[in-house]
Amino acid sequence: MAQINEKNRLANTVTGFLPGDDAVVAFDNVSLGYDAASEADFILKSLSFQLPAGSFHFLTGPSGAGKTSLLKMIYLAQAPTSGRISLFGEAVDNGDRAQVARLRSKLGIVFQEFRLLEHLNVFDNAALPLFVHGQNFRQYRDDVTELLNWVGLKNQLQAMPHVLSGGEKQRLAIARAVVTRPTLILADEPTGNIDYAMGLRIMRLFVELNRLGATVLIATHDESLVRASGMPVLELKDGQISRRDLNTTVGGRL
Ligand SMILES: Nc1ncnc2c1ncn2[C@@H]1O[C@H](COP(=O)(O)OP(=O)(O)OP(=O)(O)O)[C@@H](O)[C@H]1O
Repeated sequence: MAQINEKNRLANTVTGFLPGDDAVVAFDNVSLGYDAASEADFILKSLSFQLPAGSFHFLTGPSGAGKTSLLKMIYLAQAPTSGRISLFGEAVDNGDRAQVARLRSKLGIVFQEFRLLEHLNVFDNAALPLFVHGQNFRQYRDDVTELLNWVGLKNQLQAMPHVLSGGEKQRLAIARAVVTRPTLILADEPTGNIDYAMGLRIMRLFVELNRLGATVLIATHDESLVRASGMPVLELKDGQISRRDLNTTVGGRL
């Protein structure tokens, strides 16, 4: 089995993931198996890769390939079965609650299932992370309003989540995830409920945040948006990760 691990590790290395000091995310020989699965049945097998600071990647792969599982490990909701993960240059210990909380405060996460607070209106849902960070209404009013305008929710600032459509909820979840200008943005199918034009607009928001310095990783099935962006792709398949570079793809750039 050690030989298999070494083979996977080399395969990942040759796909272009070279170690660097500026890695925001670094996986070193990371495997994940649920429910005491035997090593052959692991979802993710001996992954070694890095996301350099300021990079932008899509994460693709067939349904069940492990995209959400990989994101969960990065946002520290799931410990790997073996291997080591570093975030912002720090080796992660999932049992260290203080470290987990500190590292998570640098992340902006768009969850597949939105996780909005039903008793707060649109504005307050989006502003919540800033409120929790101790900012007051005067400080964040304009920023939050502008962001909600960008995601097309400026006429629904007072609306409660239960009256929003699926796409509107998703856009609100995106606004809330990026409102603190996080260092690392992770998004799980952020355009799954959104039409193509709004999807492009949302992708432009991620690209703009990336230009401002955020490292971005977006799991998606939406090949047309991936192609339109021209950004590099990490593909999960059969427990392995590989890189697809779309820089030469014909098509629009966001
Ligand atoms: N908590 C869990 N316990 C057991 N198995 C799980 C758990 N979470 C995910 N799985 C399994 O792990 C595999 C990968 O799931 P995951 O959700 O990471 O894939 P995905 O690539 O995000 O899929 P999709 O594109 O359909 O969202 C699936 O077979 C899933 O059933």
